[in-house]
Amino acid sequence: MEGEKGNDLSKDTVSDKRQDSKPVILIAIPAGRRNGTRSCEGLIILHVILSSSLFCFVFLELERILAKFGQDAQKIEHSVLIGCSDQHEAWFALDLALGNSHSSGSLQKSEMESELQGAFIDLRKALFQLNEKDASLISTAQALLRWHDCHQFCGKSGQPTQKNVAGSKRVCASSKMIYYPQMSPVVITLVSDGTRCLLARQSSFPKGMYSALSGFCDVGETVEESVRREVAEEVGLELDSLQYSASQHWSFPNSSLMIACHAAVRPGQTEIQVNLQELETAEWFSLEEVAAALKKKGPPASQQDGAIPFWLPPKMAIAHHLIQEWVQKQSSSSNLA
Ligand SMILES: NC(=O)C1=CN([C@@H]2O[C@H](COP(=O)(O)OP(=O)(O)OC[C@H]3O[C@@H](n4cnc5c(N)ncnc54)[C@H](OP(=O)(O)O)[C@@H]3O)[C@@H](O)[C@H]2O)C=CC1
Ligand SMILES: [Mg+2]
Repeated sequence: MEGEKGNDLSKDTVSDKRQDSKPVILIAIPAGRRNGTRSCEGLIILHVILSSSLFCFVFLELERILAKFGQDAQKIEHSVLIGCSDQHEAWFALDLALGNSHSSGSLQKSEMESELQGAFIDLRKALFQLNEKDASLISTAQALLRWHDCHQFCGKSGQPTQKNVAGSKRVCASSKMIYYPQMSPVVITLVSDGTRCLLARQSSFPKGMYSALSGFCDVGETVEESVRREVAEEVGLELDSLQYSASQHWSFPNSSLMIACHAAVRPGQTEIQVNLQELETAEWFSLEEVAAALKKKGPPASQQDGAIPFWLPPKMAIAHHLIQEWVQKQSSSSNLA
């Protein structure tokens, strides 16, 4: 359960142990002015349950928790705006800077877990269990909080930068430079030869999982140029046509804007040359194989010989959306034939 730095909320969220069947994610969020008698202008802690009900602890509750762990309520000023509720309450996220050891300035993970009767779980795993709205909220929170953490100083003057209240930018008083949160554009492409689609594995993927081809856009490139270059670089194919499908914010390992496309190669020009520096393997898969894999939920159990059958990224990933779209298109055109 160690985060990358071992002491922040960028990787972990809290899952509730109180009801085994209903894991709960915890992030720390400040609310804007609330209607009614329980008005608060500071932080709330938001519990997101898998059934997508929200439970909020108001400002005083978070202040009490921070105080209990020897933290100043001033910490609340580090929170960032991540969205608002249907009732127009502003939602902010706060990095609790959790630590495992007794170091000053960090809250203790295990003590926090017992105080809140929850347990920290890996954010990537949590995202795949949540509904789309809650997953997007947490993904935004993590990306923004990490961006602020990595932009504490001005690249020009070397002086500290200051966050604005919402957390939408940081400013250097010395150089007057303004820094805005950034995303890297990434193209993800499902290549088809008309009857099959091309899926690949990076060595870092979980065992047996295949996905569409992906890659960061280079400075100066259009999306179309990036797609053609990435496909040529990774599998040596020249594309005949391509079509935009959808996009997604992806917070791993850093904030990316995933731009998903379908692409086609000319019939007969299907021989692939896998770039082994980028990919472990790439293969053409038939409609039947892909449709069967889409029906499986999560990684399949390993076979008797220890091999793991081929499986696809989970629903939350835009790769899943692309593959599903391709299966639907292929199925409807084969029904028409
Ligand atoms: N949501 C989804 O369904 C999917 C999301 N993804 C995401 O897409 C992203 C890109 O995919 P991937 O195929 O690995 O990309 P690439 O094929 O571009 O390969 C990654 C390499 O590109 C270089 N690179 C260039 N620009 C950047 C940048 N801005 N940030 C980081 N590395 C950069 C790095 O090389 P060097 O180390 O030499 O500097 C890095 O190792 C990943 O973050 C991945 O998580 C991928 C597939 C599915
Ligand atoms: Mg790639």
